[in-house]
Amino acid sequence: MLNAFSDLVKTREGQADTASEARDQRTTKIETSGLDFYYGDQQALFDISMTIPERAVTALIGPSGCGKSTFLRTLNRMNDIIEGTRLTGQVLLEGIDIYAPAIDVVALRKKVGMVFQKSTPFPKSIFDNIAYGPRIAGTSDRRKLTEIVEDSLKRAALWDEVKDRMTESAMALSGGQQQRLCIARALATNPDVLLMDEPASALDPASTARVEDLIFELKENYTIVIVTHNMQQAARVSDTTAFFFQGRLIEVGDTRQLFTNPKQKQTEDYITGRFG
Ligand SMILES: Nc1ncnc2c1ncn2[C@@H]1O[C@H](COP(=O)(O)OP(=O)(O)OP(=O)(O)O)[C@@H](O)[C@H]1O
Repeated sequence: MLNAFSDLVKTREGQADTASEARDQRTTKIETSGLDFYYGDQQALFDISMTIPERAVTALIGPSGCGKSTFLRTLNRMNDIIEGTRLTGQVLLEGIDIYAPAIDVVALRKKVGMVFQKSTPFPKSIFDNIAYGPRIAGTSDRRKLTEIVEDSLKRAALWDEVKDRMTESAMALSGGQQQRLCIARALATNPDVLLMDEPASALDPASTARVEDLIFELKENYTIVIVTHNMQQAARVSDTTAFFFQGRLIEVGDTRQLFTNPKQKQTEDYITGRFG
């Protein structure tokens, strides 16, 4: 139905088939049930129940204001820092309720890292940007930090470009490199889950392609949830897609199926460009 999806099928047919076989055996990493979310009196999410599979990419799509980012932020309690917000229902990470009183929110956000739309390097050296999280977590040994920095930059496919520039300011990197730096920074605290809020929307096509390739590689080791406005991107990188509309989850399922044979009329209208 969507051209981009046939592109995906062309370029990544083998991988997509392998991925879908693997997905059948995948375990659930995150499960939300009956999730309602409010900004003051305004309800932004209504009764969201869905599962997010481990070591796969789940894309959240839908028109502006439908609640994608709000939902994403419920997954590592990032909304807690917005005053006047309230949540009911449950978010289970590996079966544990992340909103239970006993939860250590700092530890949770280490396990469930986040990358934002606009890359946000600190005005520090490349090395210090990546070492920041591990240092806060108590690692001070220089050799250990060097190892973590190198490993994170390699995982984020940035090492070769910056290995001789570690003391230079991160602000001197290109936009695409800065975004991969932010991904490396998120990886440095050794998360299991990566939440990405439109990670490529500010990038040129070449940098977008690099970030998409990176997401594809990272899912081997990480559970990834990505918000994107770009349906072609959702079709290219994700295994599962969830379509949100006006704060409700309309449909969630296998990406290929959702884009080629949606079950709901609203999903079909959205992916065929009839609204949004
Ligand atoms: N900090 C906030 N305070 C009050 N209302 C908010 C806040 N953030 C979001 N909202 C409201 O919650 C609803 C969902 O917004 P959200 O940003 O989650 O949607 P979205 O689908 O991610 O949108 P977009 O694609 O435009 O980023 C909107 O009505 C929005 O106005």
